[in-house]
Amino acid sequence: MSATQAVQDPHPKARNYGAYQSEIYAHGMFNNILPTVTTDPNKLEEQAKKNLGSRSYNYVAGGAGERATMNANRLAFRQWKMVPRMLRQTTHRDLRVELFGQTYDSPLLVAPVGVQQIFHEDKETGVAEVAADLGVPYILSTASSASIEDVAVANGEHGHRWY
Ligand SMILES: Cc1cc2nc3c(=O)[nH]c(=O)nc-3n(C[C@H](O)[C@H](O)[C@H](O)COP(=O)(O)O)c2cc1C
Repeated sequence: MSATQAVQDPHPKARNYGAYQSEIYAHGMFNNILPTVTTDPNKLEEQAKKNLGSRSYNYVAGGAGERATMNANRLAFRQWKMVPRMLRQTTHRDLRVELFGQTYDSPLLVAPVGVQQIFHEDKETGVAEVAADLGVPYILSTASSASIEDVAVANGEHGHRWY
């Protein structure tokens, strides 16, 4: 396995998260327009249930069994606290992390999830394209419903390739 591409500068399309947050607030406060996908992780499941067909929802809803890992993950995240720091420059945030000798623009990665065609006709290629657009690394499942080649194209020139 070897890395064939190393990104030195932040992704050109990496989102300015502070500006995006302000955009969400402004749309909600001034125009009563809420984001399509809720920003409240506690409401995500309910929203998914409403919008997905039962086959798609049931595929993902239970985690891998009786939700033990999901619950452990939530508990782990609850241990982290946000510390507001005042009067700091926040326009340009650098969230880059180095993993296994490669630099990634985002500390979050899209975990491998198989058979994404169950959720949407755009399947893995759609998610890989959106991930690339946001500068978030996309991990392809071996149980992909789209081919590796198609996903590589959808993930674009800034995707990291591991072979
Ligand atoms: C519906 C579903 C499908 C998944 N498919 C795969 C898969 O094909 N390959 C894989 O390695 N992990 C698969 N996973 C496991 C996810 O990648 C796993 O939830 C993730 O690694 C856990 O990350 P977390 O600890 O950040 O929650 C799947 C998980 C779910 C819920």
